[in-house]
Amino acid sequence: MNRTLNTCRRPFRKMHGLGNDFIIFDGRTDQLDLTEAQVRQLASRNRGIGCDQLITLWPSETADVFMRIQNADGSEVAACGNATRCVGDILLQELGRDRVTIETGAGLLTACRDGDLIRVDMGTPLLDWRDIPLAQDMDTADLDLSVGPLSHGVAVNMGNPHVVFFVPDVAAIVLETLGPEIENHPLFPERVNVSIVEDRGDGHLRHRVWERGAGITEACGSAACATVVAASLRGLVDRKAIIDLDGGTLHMAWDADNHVQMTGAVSYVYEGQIDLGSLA
Ligand SMILES: N[C@@H](CCC[C@H](N)C(=O)O)C(=O)O
Repeated sequence: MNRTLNTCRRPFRKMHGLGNDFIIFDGRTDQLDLTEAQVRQLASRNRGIGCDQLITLWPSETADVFMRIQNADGSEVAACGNATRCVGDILLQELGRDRVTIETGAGLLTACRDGDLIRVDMGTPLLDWRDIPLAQDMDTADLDLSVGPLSHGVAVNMGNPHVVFFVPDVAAIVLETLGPEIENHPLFPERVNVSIVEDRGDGHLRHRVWERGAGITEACGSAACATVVAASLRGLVDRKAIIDLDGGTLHMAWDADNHVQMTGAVSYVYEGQIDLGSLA
């Protein structure tokens, strides 16, 4: 692999999955290892390019690519469902195959086409309190936690930690203040992504999300995975759901092999170049 200093012009793609937006760098040939400070600057919508997550593609020994995921606050995370669909689409085009594999910190994921949409096998949900992780032994299907109007949450780990609260009306919840309070609650030692979900019947769930390390986003794929699991455990859906997020719709299935399948759109925004040497 060529070793290239982070002081050169680097091409990037701007993409989004239902409005959850990404800067994607290809570091497969020319190594790229962005620091937290560099990510924060690039992700800033005032000082940089702007994104919810920054994705760097690296070579993988076990898959078609390794996908490194960094939140807008610079923190590194193991899972990002919407970015997995975007990277899946890049690889499906590039390799001309009908199935590609993507290694993440959460494990090996697969992506394929489903008509105009991309389907990703997001793997197995973890439900033990130690795996979320929670700070103490607790029933993850009915958390002993109340914050304002939110209570009886369901905790699910999809490679990253999620808590899902079912509410009568998502529009009545002030996620801007409750989201950060729950994200940083001592019950969640690694912080948590916060979903609020309204059951609209017929398998439709209206979903809004506060993402760990990024704040309110228009969609969060791994949160949609956690939501179909949580709604199934509550008996609201039968392991399938149509999840309506602020940015669009995801079709979810928690299959018989205990894997969560997520299907949805990806969008290319533009391609650009950035001089990484110009970053503070
Ligand atoms: N937008 C992502 C999730 C990104 C990571 C998350 N904020 C975390 O910190 O775990 C998705 O589509 O899943």
